[in-house]
Amino acid sequence: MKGAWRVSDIRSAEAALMATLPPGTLMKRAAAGLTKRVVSLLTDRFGGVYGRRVLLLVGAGDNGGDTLLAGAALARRGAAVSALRLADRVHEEGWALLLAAGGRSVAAVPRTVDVVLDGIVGIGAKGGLRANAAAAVKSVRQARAGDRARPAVVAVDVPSGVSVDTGAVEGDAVRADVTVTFGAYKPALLVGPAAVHAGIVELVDIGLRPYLTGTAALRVPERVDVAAWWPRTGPQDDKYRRGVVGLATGSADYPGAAVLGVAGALAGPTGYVRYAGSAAQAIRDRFPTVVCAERVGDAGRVQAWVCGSGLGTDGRAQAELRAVLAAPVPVCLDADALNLLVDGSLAGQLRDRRAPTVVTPHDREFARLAGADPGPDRVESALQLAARMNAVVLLKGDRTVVATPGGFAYANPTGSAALATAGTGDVLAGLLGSLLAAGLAAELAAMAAAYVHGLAGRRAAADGPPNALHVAEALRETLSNVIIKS
Ligand SMILES: NC(=O)C1=CN([C@@H]2O[C@H](COP(=O)(O)OP(=O)(O)OC[C@H]3O[C@@H](n4cnc5c(N)ncnc54)[C@H](OP(=O)(O)O)[C@@H]3O)[C@@H](O)[C@H]2O)[C@@H](O)CC1
Ligand SMILES: Nc1ncnc2c1ncn2[C@@H]1O[C@H](COP(=O)(O)OP(=O)(O)O)[C@@H](O)[C@H]1O
Repeated sequence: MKGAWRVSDIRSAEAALMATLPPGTLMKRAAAGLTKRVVSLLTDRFGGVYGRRVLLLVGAGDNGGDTLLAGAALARRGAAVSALRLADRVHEEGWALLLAAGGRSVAAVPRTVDVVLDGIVGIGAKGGLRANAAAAVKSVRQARAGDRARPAVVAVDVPSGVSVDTGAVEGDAVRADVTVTFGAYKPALLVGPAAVHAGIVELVDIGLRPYLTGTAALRVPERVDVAAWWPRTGPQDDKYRRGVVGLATGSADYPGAAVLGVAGALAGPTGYVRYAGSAAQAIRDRFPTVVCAERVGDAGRVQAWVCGSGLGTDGRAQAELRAVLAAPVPVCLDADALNLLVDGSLAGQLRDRRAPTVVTPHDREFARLAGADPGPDRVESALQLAARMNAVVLLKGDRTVVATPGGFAYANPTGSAALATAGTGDVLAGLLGSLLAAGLAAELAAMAAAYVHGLAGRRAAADGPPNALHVAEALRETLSNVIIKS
């Protein structure tokens, strides 16, 4: 699992590590990692470094220093390196090294440039890009490389212009193809709109990890984590032991939401799926293995409930939600179940629950529940709502965030815009419910479901624009690749 750390934690770790090393060591390590990545990029795209045009965008701080040191190393390998100073003062030693290696100072972005190194600002950034930096970034977008395509942009540590601790992007910011980051991931590389600006993120180990003593601000699971969490079937299992998931979803008006949720649940690890609601006939027709009832109270025992998608908000829906909340098992609340929570009449019942609750709002549902939009700091907003509701919050989006009442946050790296189509949230809720019923801890169930759902969206999109049923159908193959073959 990747952990992302706040700037203050990185600064403390850096100070502790630097105290053990000769001055300048960390910058040399950072620059060496950066140089290596730029060399491989130039070699892959142009066949080598010699004669390639490299532009350095150089700001006032150590981020500019890293960039100048890497530029000097590239110049020594025969690259034509030019540097555009965007501050009155720049890292003096780095500047001298660059000039000594044959690099030159330029007053504007050249028209032809193969690779741009963004060393305007790193973790010391305050606010958005300043006017001269923003103008340079704009000119870079108009430049062309030797092969007439766009120059490659490599961000040094973080793309300049993003908010490092939150992932917000308020104004103009560098759009990188690759970000070479030092010592630790930063939240902006993994969450929020900034993550898109970062492109492919590569971490250079500079020896910082043992000195990072606080809690990671954010964790990002990898495939091996999800594979390890996923409940497996053993020889002692039967259909009940694998867990029974119940869905109280859909209605006469919205039977489709029930169908999609059940399709998601059937792809999960449980051995048995029950359905309770007025879309029972639609479920029986489509899924002969699902056992149906009209009401939650008549459905029989389950190890987790999913409630809300397409349920409606009438008296019957409210009674069903109350029955679900009263069950001493984990529940996943989505869509109309969230709308039913907004007036606060169920707040007490929700807070008093002993078994875990997961809520899965998109931004508009979040705004109704929390009283305000998630805003630029999606992780902090999700954490606050999780604490207030005593529930795991899965805040949907391009990088879905999962936050726990205990203050842990995760971001899902597999999101795909292909999922921005009606009903995919219902599929997600069903899958998540199945993981809860199989006994996975609520936050891991939420993360694992989002991870696999994102991959299924990508898989489904490979055959053409998918709808939610395609995403549900893609879950099985995705699980076979990710979970079973791992
Ligand atoms: N931490 C580590 O472990 C390691 C860190 N390393 C590297 O150091 C970097 C951090 O360096 P840093 O502290 O010097 O800050 P940095 O990001 O260069 O910017 C500060 C300068 O920028 C300016 N400035 C501020 N805001 C601005 C804006 N919006 N737009 C434009 N300019 C703005 C501000 O100038 P002023 O406001 O004074 O004009 C200030 O002088 C880090 O990201 C990594 O690359 C590695 O070498 C080794 C290990
Ligand atoms: N632009 C996007 N990029 C990636 N994922 C997205 C995007 N837009 C929506 N999604 C995902 O699609 C799903 C939509 O869920 P939701 O809004 O509840 O849909 P519905 O209620 O129609 O089922 C969520 O998993 C969300 O994270």
